[in-house]
Amino acid sequence: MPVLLALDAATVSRDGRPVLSRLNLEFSPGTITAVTGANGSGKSTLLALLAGLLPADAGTVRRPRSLAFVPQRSSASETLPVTVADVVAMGRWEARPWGRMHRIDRHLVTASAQRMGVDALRSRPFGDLSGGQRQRVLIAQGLAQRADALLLDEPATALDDDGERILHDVLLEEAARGVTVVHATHDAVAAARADRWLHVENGRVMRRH
Ligand SMILES: Nc1ncnc2c1ncn2[C@@H]1O[C@H](COP(=O)(O)OP(=O)(O)OP(=O)(O)O)[C@@H](O)[C@H]1O
Repeated sequence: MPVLLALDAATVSRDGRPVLSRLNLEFSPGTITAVTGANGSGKSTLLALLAGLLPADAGTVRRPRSLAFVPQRSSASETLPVTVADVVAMGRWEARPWGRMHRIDRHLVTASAQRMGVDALRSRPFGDLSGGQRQRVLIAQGLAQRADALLLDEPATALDDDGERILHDVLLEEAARGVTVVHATHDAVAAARADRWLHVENGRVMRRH
């Protein structure tokens, strides 16, 4: 399998302090990697580094042509007057930087919202939703991107049992399509089910399986 997402001796800092040092990691297409670790250990930092939201102080990051990042929460969408449909449709912006959505884009937006069980909420203001509903919408936005890599920062945190089941199936479906999936989680059961389980501790990333 070709490796499209990888870190080569990558170091990343926050507020001038290194959080993760000299990481060498490869993420293969069609696989699911789970990342665990205590609060503040550096899971979000690792995902932000992979997604290109934080620069590497040293080393390099290799990324596929397209990458979707699902944040823990989106404060911008919470304060802007946008509907659920708008937020999911933002997932198509990178593919359509000059505007008009085509039929395929509208299909992907609807299909992603349906997959996450939020299609009935499409006209509601995003800021009015519950935490779990928002999380489902942000995951739908990530799915709508149809990117080569899907990175999710603790996507299950606010989900109910039904949402967790959907998420589990969705990650399997995406990996089966050849997507490189990486998700941070506090759920050891979910981590154990992944193809690979990485654990972040004391600035290092260890492989659990
Ligand atoms: N915006 C920020 N500015 C400065 N330092 C930060 C910022 N975000 C995180 N940090 C620091 O980076 C380190 C790693 O934090 P990170 O958010 O990556 O941890 P995490 O494993 O994702 O934690 P959690 O389980 O609580 O989400 C911590 O020491 C934290 O204080």
